[in-house]
Amino acid sequence: MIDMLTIKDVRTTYSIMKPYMIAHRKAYIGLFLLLFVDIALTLAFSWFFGDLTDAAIHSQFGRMKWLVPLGGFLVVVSITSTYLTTLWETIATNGVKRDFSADVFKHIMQLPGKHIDDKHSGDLLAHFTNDIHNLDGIIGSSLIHLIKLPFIYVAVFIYLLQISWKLALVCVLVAPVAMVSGVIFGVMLRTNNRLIQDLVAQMNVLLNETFSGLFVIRSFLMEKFIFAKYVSRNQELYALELRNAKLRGWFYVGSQAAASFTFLISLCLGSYYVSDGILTVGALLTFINLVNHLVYPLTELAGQWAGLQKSVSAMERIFKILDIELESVSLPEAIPYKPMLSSIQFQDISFSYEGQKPVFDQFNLQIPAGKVVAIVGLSGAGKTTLFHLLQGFYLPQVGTITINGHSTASLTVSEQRSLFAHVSQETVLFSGTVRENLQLAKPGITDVQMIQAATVAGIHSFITSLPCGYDTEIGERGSKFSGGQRQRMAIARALLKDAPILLLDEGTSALDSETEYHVQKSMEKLLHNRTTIVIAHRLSTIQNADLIIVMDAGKIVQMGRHEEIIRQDGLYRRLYRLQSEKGVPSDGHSFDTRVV
Ligand SMILES: Nc1ncnc2c1ncn2[C@@H]1O[C@H](COP(=O)(O)OP(=O)(O)OP(=O)(O)O)[C@@H](O)[C@H]1O
Repeated sequence: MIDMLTIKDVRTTYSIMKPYMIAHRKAYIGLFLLLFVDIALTLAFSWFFGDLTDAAIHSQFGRMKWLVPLGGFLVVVSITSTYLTTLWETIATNGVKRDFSADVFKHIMQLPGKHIDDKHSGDLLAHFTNDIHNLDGIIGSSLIHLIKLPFIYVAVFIYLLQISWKLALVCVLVAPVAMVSGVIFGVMLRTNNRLIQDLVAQMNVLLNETFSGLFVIRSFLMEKFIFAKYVSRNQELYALELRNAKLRGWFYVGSQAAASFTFLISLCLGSYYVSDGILTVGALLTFINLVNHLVYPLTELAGQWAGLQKSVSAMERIFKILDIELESVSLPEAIPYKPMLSSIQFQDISFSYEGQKPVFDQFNLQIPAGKVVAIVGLSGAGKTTLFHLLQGFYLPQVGTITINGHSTASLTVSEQRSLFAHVSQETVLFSGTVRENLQLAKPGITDVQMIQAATVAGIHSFITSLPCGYDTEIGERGSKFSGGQRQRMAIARALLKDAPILLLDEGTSALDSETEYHVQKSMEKLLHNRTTIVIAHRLSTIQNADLIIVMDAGKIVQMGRHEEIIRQDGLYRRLYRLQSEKGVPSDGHSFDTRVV
């Protein structure tokens, strides 16, 4: 049962890897041909030893004269073959790995949002640091050996039959024992390897989380707990590796025993045949030289099979990802839009995250073109989810989102995402320079545009105060910047994207009141010719918005301008009063964003 499954898995694996291997067919064909050269060399060398010995014993100098250069020729062929095998194996294996890992990477970039939620970044990382390296077993040396071993077995057996059929048949008796033990150990090794791969992936998750959250760990004094967790996983890995080594150890002991037993039989029986004149000394030498090839292909076959199984189980983990349907056919790219005013409509939207209770049920909302619309509401009301749906990170189960009368379902991912510039709750910057981070907003951004956006976002003077200005490295995820500086970088990046719709999710929450005021003032003129949707917790910042939408548990409970809804006895007034009492500024620095 287990083996049937294995063969099916191997077949699936090869059907997926086939196009990659075909792309490197020249190297594979070369390796396949060299395989026969290798078999021929094995037989030729054994024959050479035997024949040279017999020629020496019988003082046949004439024969020795042409045997010696022939030996030299065999050595040259052997060296060339070894060199080419190494070279072509590297070309084939690394070529396939390069292409396959690029495709896996591309696939992950295009996974739909709901599948990204299930995957841990450490787990995804393990596919590249661990799983793909295990490919060797199915595309490299294991594959070549698996093909070679049956050929060499048959070739050697036929050759040995010709030397002494009795001796060859006696030696072949060991075959069933070697094969059965090989298969049993192969299955045991596969199970163990699966456990090792899963554990390595879990350890990657732990390491990833630890190193990205070192300060939180320190603040909560979690060092001992995390360390103990790591030590325990490490110990588990050690135990599994040890079990693996023992299995392999027993497996090699078995193969060694079978090989020594066969060697002894052929030596003892062969010596008897020599003394009886049935075999020459040279023929016995040739036989003894070759007899190991009757044992090792059988045990090795199982060993290579185990290597292949290790690769197959690593690939199974990757295939689970490759099986997921993608949200776009190719990698999305920015499409430049001419300045335009875009209206947005949510029509009868029902949406829930995978396996969660609905966030929206029959939700309707009309956002007029060119206005500043603010969304407020309690935590978990669904504000950020609206942004996710707008950008197509998640698709509604029911209903339509239309932008300027076009359903988003009719837009490509590139078209849809190019419509929006988004400043999210959590600012993500990438390692690299300030310039690189800003320029990734859109291809072809000039220095002048970059400085203009940074000035509007209130970060230009800080950037110029850095040691290398715009060429300063910002550290991993922008770790050398403060929260407010990171947010201003995100605002500058969004402005540089120059999209028709600006989405600000708590876009200025990390700024102090004064900076927030200046940033908002500078942004006012940029908001012309754009539709802006702001999610804000600080109600002071949205008093001048054209429309305020108040949401509660996925429903719109109030809608209108500040002056209108503050008069109503509702959630907005409650929130507003609460913030005023708490001392959150409710007047003064307001977001004057009306389009005039
Ligand atoms: N990726 C996700 N998977 C599952 N559930 C989610 C996911 N993101 C949000 N939710 C749930 O959906 C609901 C709406 O979340 P959302 O982030 O849209 O709220 P919000 O109004 O933006 O809240 P906040 O003001 O706290 O940011 C919440 O109950 C939340 O737990």
